[in-house]
Amino acid sequence: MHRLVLIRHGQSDWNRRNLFTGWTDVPLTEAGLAESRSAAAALKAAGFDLDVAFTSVLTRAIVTLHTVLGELDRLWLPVHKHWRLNERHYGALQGLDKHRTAERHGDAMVALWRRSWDVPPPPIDPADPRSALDDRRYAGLAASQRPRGESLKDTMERVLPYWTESIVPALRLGARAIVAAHGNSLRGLVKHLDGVPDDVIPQVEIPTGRPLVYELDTGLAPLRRYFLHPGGAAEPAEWRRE
Ligand SMILES: O=C(O)[C@@H](CO)OP(=O)(O)O
Repeated sequence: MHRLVLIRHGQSDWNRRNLFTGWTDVPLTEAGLAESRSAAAALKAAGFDLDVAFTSVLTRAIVTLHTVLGELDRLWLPVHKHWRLNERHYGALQGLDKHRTAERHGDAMVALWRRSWDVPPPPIDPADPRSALDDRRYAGLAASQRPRGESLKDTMERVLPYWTESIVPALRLGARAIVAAHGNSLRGLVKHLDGVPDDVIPQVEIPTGRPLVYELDTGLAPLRRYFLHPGGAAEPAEWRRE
């Protein structure tokens, strides 16, 4: 059996301020740091150990991961960072207030932008500083890899090559892996792992700073999935039509 821990970063400053974030690099709040420490306590209480870690190139995921590894006395583990694990690029919505955007465009439109399978947000001009695309960390990306605004489908399509080429080989070697990433890059991975139907994926929500554990068979098909609570209690994770 293979074991994989997915963790969405703890609360960020823009989660707290209810702003569309995407590729904007924002810090964790004190509450987000506390969530990260609680996630480590949950892993410790449930007797987890880890061999390798993967994260995005966004500070909120990296700091969450380092906090977890620090609490577990595992800061020495190999950590692999890749832009493909980044949050979905939120296009021209980045930096806007979610509530005000809903007042302007309607709740239904905003729900589609936020949770639908294949409706992308309005595109952003790559020259707009809000796009974050001129950041040095993205200098190696080809023009075709620079998103102007991604749907969940687009996000999943760019996460999957990294999953297949980097995370799967580590799991196959028997490594116990943790992936620290984001609400939507993780929703994409969950959709892939569990074959979640397109019309069910809008209901999948991954809370900040709570480990989501997958137990996978030798072919990497999920046997069990559960959220770990502080104290080590497991809550089955179920994705279904409401
Ligand atoms: O703003 C974002 O980048 C994401 C994650 O916080 O928000 P949403 O819940 O709208 O996908």
